[in-house]
Amino acid sequence: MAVASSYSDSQSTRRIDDAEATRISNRIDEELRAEKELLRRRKNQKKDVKAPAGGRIINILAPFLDLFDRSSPSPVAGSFGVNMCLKHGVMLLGQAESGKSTLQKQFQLYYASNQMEKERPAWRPVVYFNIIKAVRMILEELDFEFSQPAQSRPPLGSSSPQSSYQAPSPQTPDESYSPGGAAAEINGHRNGGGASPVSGLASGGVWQEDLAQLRTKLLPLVAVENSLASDLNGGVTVSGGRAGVFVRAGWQGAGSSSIWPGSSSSRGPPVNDLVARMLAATRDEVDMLWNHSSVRTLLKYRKLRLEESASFFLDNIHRIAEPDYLPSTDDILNVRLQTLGVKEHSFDISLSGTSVNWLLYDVGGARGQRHAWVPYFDDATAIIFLAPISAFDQYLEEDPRTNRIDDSLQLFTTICSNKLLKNTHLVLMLNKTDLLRQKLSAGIRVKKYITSYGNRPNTYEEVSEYFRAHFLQVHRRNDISKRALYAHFTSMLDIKATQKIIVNVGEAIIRSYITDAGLT
Ligand SMILES: Nc1nc2c(ncn2[C@@H]2O[C@H](COP(=O)(O)OP(=O)(O)OP(=O)(O)O)[C@@H](O)[C@H]2O)c(=O)[nH]1
Ligand SMILES: [Mg+2]
Repeated sequence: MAVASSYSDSQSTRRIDDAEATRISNRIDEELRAEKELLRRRKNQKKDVKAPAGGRIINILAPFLDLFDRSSPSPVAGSFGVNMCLKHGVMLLGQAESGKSTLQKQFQLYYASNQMEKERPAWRPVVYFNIIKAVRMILEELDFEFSQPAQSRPPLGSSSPQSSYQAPSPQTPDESYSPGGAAAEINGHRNGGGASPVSGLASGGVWQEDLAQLRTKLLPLVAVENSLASDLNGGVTVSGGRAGVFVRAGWQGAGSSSIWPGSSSSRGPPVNDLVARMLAATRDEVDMLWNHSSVRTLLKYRKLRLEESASFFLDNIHRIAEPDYLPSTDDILNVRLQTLGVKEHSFDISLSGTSVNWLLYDVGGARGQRHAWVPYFDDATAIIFLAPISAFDQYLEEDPRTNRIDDSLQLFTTICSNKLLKNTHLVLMLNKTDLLRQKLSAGIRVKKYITSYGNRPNTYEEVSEYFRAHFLQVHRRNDISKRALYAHFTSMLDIKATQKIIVNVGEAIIRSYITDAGLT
């Protein structure tokens, strides 16, 4: 797939990307060899099943005899006379922000909703963190815009900025996209340079009066971002990217009261209460900033690029700033919390009276995180690969020259051709279809970013099918064991639709076992 040359001079970038893909693939092979012995031992431990009583070990496939054929009970199951638990490792793979952790939350919601209930209060500071980060990014962008040398055109006025503002040149529709009022990219790299329709904001370091007042009131809130992140992160701050802080996944696993030792509050550490009070005190200012016409202008012309869920949280600022705020399920699904490393989640699923233990491995998807996946490959019985097909106009945060769809295709190639994964079942989720629809209906043209798309119609049906065909082709050409590929279009924020898919995928994977074992 050819990506547009605005960010990547396609030939040279392609060579760099190919070299990178080969390097990653070689490193994976190397690590595999080195860890083979260790993996074999882990495999024996994990893929076998321990009977709860008696301590004897049986093979994972044996109980499937019993699972789908109640007329002839498994002799193995019968001999134990207890409910057995099958272990089943599912890895969620894909680039950063593809929706892996959101899918994990959907699994949790479906199979362990009580667990999610318990964790609900612990999401509160993360929601705060998402809001404060968005406010900080808005102020930073305004700071940047206002620091530009004053133009001949007057800056936006405070009372009716848009009336005094004229865009200097007609914009193509895709330069003025903003989903749900917010821009759609986390990368934070500013759009190009030179003359822009928002250059009217430039004022040689002088802020508009009303925005300056808002900033003064909001700076104390922004100042607690790092300590909040540090608290969430157990005191560890990992720097990188425009955001400056990342938060380790798994913080919520032990239940909110034990996350922060010494804190008796079920809502988290003391800083959390402080942040809640600060947010309550500044909610009007946050709202005014978010709805300020200058901010809207920056969003419209994509000079300001926030995280995808920022608009959701900022639109809900008054609800979230309530003193007794408890995150809703939608809030939890919308939260952005980058995963570092690999986080294991365990769900017990009952199928025809037999308990199946799904071990879900949720991994960090950024390039610097991918080496950590390797030790888990040998434990995986299925891979769910997530590719956000709305990302055709976005670039990797860790490599701004690489188009995100291109990266997904490369990564999928590596996964399909990886020897250690040759026996795993493969499920592809073409995710973020809701955002894809929004972008296309806002007039963003695929051709501008993916030149090979050419003059095909810019409709959801055509575009989604085009991307699907590319992923299927990658699979056809590279799949090491010619496995079946289950492909789904998904929108991870849609609870009903996603849960249907979760059930279908689970059943399909288990059926495949039966077929593989010649049990049908
Ligand atoms: N609109 C929309 N947003 C989504 C969808 N799936 C995930 N998101 C949002 O995208 C953001 C990133 O999702 P995550 O699940 O954290 O991504 P990830 O793949 O786990 O990312 P890493 O942990 O960095 O590898 C979150 O704010 C989610 O709410 C989707 O289908 N539609
Ligand atoms: Mg994640």
